[in-house]
Amino acid sequence: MIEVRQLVKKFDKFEVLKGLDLNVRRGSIYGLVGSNGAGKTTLLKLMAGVYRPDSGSIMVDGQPVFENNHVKENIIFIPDELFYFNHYSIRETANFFRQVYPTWDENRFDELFKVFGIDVKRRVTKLSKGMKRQVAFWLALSVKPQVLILDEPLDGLDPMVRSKVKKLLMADVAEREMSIIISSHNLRELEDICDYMGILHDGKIIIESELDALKKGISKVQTAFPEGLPEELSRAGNVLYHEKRGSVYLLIMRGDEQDIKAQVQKFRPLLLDVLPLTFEEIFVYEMGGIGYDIRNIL
Ligand SMILES: Nc1ncnc2c1ncn2[C@@H]1O[C@H](COP(=O)(O)OP(=O)(O)OP(=O)(O)O)[C@@H](O)[C@H]1O
Repeated sequence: MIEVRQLVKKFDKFEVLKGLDLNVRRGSIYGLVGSNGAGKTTLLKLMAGVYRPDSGSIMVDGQPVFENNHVKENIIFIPDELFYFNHYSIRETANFFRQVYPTWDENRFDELFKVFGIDVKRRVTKLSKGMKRQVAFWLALSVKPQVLILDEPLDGLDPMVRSKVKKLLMADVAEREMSIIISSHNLRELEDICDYMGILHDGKIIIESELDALKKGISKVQTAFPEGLPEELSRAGNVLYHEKRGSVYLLIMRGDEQDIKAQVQKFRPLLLDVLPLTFEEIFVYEMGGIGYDIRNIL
């Protein structure tokens, strides 16, 4: 549904995005991760039509986003730094949204009051950081957009509100097939709600995968042998990383869990545990593969 092809974005001569490709399916939640300064906010602003691409394309249902009001009416972007008109109450801000977005649903806005419960007469700029963020979700979900773009969205929300917002997002994805692209440094949180993940590094998406597939394809193996790690095993093509911890070896191996077990069993281990990696570990490992030091983290 959203197709990004060969996207290039420069600030002066500094090329932030260097021919990036990305796909977000209808009715899915895509988690975008990457280190500080990798270009996530830049990418999200391009996808929201805020920036013009230097080259390449961003298509939503086959239509380009930039300067295309028809497409942009169906996209809501919640940036990391929220903007509200200075003197507007929540009600007045909602009225503004109603004028701008044809899909605005007044009943939904009223229903969501039960969830957020903030007096609509209050001035938005006078609210706390977390409350401003709640208003952003309240307004966004009342538009019923096809695409919701979220930059570090849950920062500043208390745990109860976080959980409510996540449920609302997932309900809209399931019921209306809304697509969400969400950037965050909180990998644990992304793991809970996303079904696709992309890692942005050096101006490109270096890994894009369904989260389940990503997790199934890689495991952490704890094993021990009477005479040390057999060389044949340590050199196997699917052993991505190994280290010794006391008398136990830790291996990161690609492949199906059963195949990994069979492969290690051949060397008659004294101990063999095959454990799934958390998304955080996968991320750290994959980043390790491109130059980040993982030894202290796994
Ligand atoms: N308007 C701008 N003008 C010049 N350079 C910019 C601009 N916006 C971003 N950059 C640069 O582009 C690079 C990517 O920035 P961006 O904010 O997209 O990264 P990010 O992945 O969102 O980072 P973080 O995780 O720290 O929020 C950075 O080097 C930043 O300094």
